[in-house]
Amino acid sequence: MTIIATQALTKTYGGGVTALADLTVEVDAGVIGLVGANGAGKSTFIKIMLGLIAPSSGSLRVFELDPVAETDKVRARVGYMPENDCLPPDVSASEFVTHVGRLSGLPKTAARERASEALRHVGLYEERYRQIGGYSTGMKQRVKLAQALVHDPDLLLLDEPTNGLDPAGRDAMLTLVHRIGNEFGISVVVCSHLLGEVERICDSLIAIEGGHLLRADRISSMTAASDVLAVEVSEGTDELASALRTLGFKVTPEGRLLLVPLESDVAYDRILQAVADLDLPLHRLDQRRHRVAELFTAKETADV
Ligand SMILES: Nc1ncnc2c1ncn2[C@@H]1O[C@H](COP(=O)(O)OP(=O)(O)OP(=O)(O)O)[C@@H](O)[C@H]1O
Repeated sequence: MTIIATQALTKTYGGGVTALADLTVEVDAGVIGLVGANGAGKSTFIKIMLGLIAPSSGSLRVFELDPVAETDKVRARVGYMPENDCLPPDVSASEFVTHVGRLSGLPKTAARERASEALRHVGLYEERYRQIGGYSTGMKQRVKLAQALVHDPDLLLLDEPTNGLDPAGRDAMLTLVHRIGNEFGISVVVCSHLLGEVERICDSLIAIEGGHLLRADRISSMTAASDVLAVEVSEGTDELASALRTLGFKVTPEGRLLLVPLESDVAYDRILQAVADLDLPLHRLDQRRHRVAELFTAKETADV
């Protein structure tokens, strides 16, 4: 089921910065990573989905709704966890999340119950009556997640949810996001400049670079088998490389591996035969998988 669809979506800010350029994409339900380096246009995309800013041209629909014309309907179905710290320090998590529930239109008792439930889901149930000002960064991030969940949305938009967290905190947050997406059946868009993080927990990725769409696809398709064979023999690597070159293969050594492009249907059998002819102990022979990082240019990969 398509939950987000854009058509030539473009956003130009005053001053002439084009944050999103002609972006056309359809996104299915699931846990979706929105990745790109700092300044790629991720937050702009999220703000348009929430109806906080309007596109300069093109269109965007969330659950077939227009966030500009049908803002309330969109916000009723979407939860938002902003990137920056935005929590009042002098109220408890319970009070704050209840308040957000009330803002979403929940009656008093229901808001209190839903707040407790959301705080339990994020692992803050025991601590919910403490003032937020005394919380660690990881706990504050989880309060932001709980307030996004309180009105029982169908879609969560998380802007850099692991920001400011140490490695253990990052792991815990990613596990939580993955669990929310998979156990609660809520779709999640996780916005991050850290490709490795989102790759771990997402079903699909939208990769953007300088406001342009690089690719939107399921992770499994992005990491499909490539047409390069990795061959490893326990000994005689150089001997095998020259034998394969004599047979006309382009061989690239990489550590203990030889990488050989599979340019024809018979290439695989010929490589195997070459190993057998030299009587070398074959350790590994498998087709390389594409890596998601290949999407980005060398400069961009250094940033993500
Ligand atoms: N209100 C604004 N006015 C002018 N330019 C803006 C505004 N907001 C964002 N930009 C610019 O638009 C581009 C995209 O910004 P955006 O915040 O969407 O990127 P991002 O991928 O979310 O980056 P980050 O991870 O740093 O938040 C950047 O060049 C940014 O400087």
